[in-house]
Amino acid sequence: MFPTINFTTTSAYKYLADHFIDINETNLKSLFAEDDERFKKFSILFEDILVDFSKNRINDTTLALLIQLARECKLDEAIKAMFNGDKINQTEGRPVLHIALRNQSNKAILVDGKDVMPDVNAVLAKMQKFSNAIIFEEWKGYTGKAITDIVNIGIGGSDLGPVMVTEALKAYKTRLNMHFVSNIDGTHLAETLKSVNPETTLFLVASKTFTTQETMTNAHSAREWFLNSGAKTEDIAKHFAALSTNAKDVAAFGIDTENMFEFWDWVGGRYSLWSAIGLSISLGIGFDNFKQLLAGAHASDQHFENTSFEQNIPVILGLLGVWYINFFNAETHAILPYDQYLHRFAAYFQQGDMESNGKHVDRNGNAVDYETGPVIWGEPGTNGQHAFYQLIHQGTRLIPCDFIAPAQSLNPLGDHHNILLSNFFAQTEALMNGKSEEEVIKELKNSGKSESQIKELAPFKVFDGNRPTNSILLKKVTPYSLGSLIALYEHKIFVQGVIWNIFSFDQWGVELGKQLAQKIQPELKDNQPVSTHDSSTNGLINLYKDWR
Ligand SMILES: O=P(O)(O)OC[C@H]1O[C@@](O)(CO)[C@@H](O)[C@@H]1O
Repeated sequence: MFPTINFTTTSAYKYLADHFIDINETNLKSLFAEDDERFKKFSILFEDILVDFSKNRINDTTLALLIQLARECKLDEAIKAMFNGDKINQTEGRPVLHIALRNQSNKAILVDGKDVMPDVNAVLAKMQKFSNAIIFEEWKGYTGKAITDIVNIGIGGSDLGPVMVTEALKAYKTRLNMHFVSNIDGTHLAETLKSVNPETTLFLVASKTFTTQETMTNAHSAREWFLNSGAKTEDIAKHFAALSTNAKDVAAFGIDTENMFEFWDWVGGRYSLWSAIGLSISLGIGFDNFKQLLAGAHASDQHFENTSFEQNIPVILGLLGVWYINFFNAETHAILPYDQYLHRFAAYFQQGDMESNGKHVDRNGNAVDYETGPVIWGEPGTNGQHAFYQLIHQGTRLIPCDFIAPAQSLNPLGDHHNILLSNFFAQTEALMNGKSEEEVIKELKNSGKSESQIKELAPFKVFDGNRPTNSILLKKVTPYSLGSLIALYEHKIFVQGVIWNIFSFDQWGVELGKQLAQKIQPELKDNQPVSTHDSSTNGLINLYKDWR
């Protein structure tokens, strides 16, 4: 098993704590002024993705110490353990092998002595055959019509990845209309069913466990809608498929297991878009593009597994996050894609990052005495500039930001892309340089303000700058480059989990709320007042009963 080192006891940590005092007194503007080579030194070009981490509050010493920290935490051993299929998801006794789902090398990956690649490839072949049959109209619904609409019913990792990817790659879409239902709120399914025809709709019930209450409730309601529309039970096979690890419950639901696309317990829900859960992606963008997505991710896997830490993007991004979270006390991390198609990218990594590293117990079962996973948030640029950039620029909190943009637009329209990218470049420059009081006063003078007006206004217009950002420039958003980008972020999360000595691949924290909901649900069946909870919960439930 990989090591369980408390990073705060390492020598690197102690050096970093001392070094932090120096760095905290310098500013980015002077760090750039001192070193013409800074951009060249602190950026990495990986295929058609450039990661510029020069606008971070680091110097050569910082980077060296952070890499020493990774070494002292035996990150190399942890990476090997994952790629070897060791059961690093220790509390669930499972390997973590989303890398196998996109293992284009086909090199054997053993789980309990068995190579998983034949099964992975068999499911991919089945996904290809099924996708092509639907897309090219060979597959007919129960009235003989081709399928026009796909409704993916799933939640969490069975929804967020397919949604994010099909939105990000909408420029590559097939003729099929894609719909995603996740919330148990009846509105989500009801609004979707208004827009589809039962004769030409295929439902994908996406659930690793096939027990998630939201998904199973939505699936049963969709089945009921389908049968009430005039279809017969035997027609279900033409309009429902299942993406799951649980064949028994799939069969019990009434889905033909021939229409079941299997995946395995060594695929975490938030890492499952590469698996059968990606069938909606394959239908939405075509199987060949889905394969390109896998290929891009595989390239990042090879980069992560084989590149020295100094040039290893997930390692550098992960360590920079540790630097801000554990030394600058940053509590959140913003992901700001300057690409409207990537509008669900931050939301996807809310689960990816926060469900992986939102942990307070280390791998020895002891409560940690340091911060772990950050709050992940973000919206596309330039919209965020008109919503929350005030806080990022002039708030009291340090918010490390990842700015992401494509050099080529998928919708070239007049000067739009240059305007978008000018903002992408300007925002990180502004966050770094700020605007001094001297500059503000000069500007106010030039605008004709009086001395008293200048004295009054100046404090509000100063930008202290020195606010760190990463800039990630893609040549173009393609299935391949998106796959690479997602995988780089997945591995960044892995790096941080190792440094923080936490298990990143279980999610016990999602269980309690569900359990309590199961207890409350029966109490809502009648109008009898409840008194079994605290006064707030009793009060809320009883008012709900009065009002409904
Ligand atoms: O795919 P499924 O088994 O329906 O789980 C859905 C989601 O529910 C969880 O909250 C786990 O319960 C996420 O980890 C998971 O992605």
